[in-house]
Amino acid sequence: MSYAIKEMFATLQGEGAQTGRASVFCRFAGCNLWSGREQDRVDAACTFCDTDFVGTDGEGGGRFQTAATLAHAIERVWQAHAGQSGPRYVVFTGGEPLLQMDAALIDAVHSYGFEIAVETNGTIAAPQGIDWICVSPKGGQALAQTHGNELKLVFPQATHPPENFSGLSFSHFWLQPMDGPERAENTQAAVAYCLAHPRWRLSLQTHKLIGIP
Ligand SMILES: C[S@@+](CC[C@H](N)C(=O)[O-])C[C@H]1O[C@@H](n2cnc3c(N)ncnc32)[C@H](O)[C@@H]1O
Ligand SMILES: Nc1nc2[nH]cc(C(=O)O)c2c(=O)[nH]1
Ligand code: SF4
Ligand SMILES: [Mg+2]
Repeated sequence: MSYAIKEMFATLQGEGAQTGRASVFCRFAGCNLWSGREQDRVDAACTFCDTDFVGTDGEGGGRFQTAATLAHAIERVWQAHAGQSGPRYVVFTGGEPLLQMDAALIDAVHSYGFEIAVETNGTIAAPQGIDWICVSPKGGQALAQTHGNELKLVFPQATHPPENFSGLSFSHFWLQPMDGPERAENTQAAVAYCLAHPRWRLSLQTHKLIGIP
């Protein structure tokens, strides 16, 4: 199968337990919870998305016909920044990466020595072989992926209180303040929740704070 990629770039992971880690970000086009068009946002299952994932026209984007060609492109982005240095790390995000990720891609990227992370809304079960799974539940949607490395809940979401997730099988539980016009209030509310519920920790979108992609 072919893969539709919005953009691909090197940066530091800005969120969650891998914050600060050198990464290639590979952003898939398309999502199952929003079309990506502003006029559809109010009626979407996920209404607060901070990302443009429509089309394949971003930096390093395109349509890749095979897993091998996409893996090679990821390898070239890594090489351009880190050369032969490791550990190599790629974050598949989107859009919703689990609409397109498959065994062929996972194998091809592993063959270049990458650890593979995914950022997913959790509505589609992950294929075998992903090394770091971050699930971020959205807008009352049921979870198909109920275990992983970290659960990162954008906060607050009326339909999705943290209590609904704290019993699931994850190693880290994060509250990430919802960005938008109420980011400051949402951050204070997340701080208060974490203070009262120590299983949860605060995840700031550090890349936005320092102005990197
Ligand atoms: C753009 S999403 C793409 C991956 C996947 N579709 C998902 O929702 O997890 C990447 C990360 O950004 C988070 N995110 C999206 N919009 C946000 C916002 N307005 N404020 C804070 N985090 C946000 C998501 O929850 C997710 O953890
Ligand atoms: N630096 C950086 N870290 C991120 N962590 C998750 C992101 C995403 O959009 O999936 C993201 C992103 O867009 N940039
Ligand atoms: S599920 Fe993820 S990519 Fe899709 S609209 Fe929501 S935040 Fe954006
Ligand atoms: Mg982002």
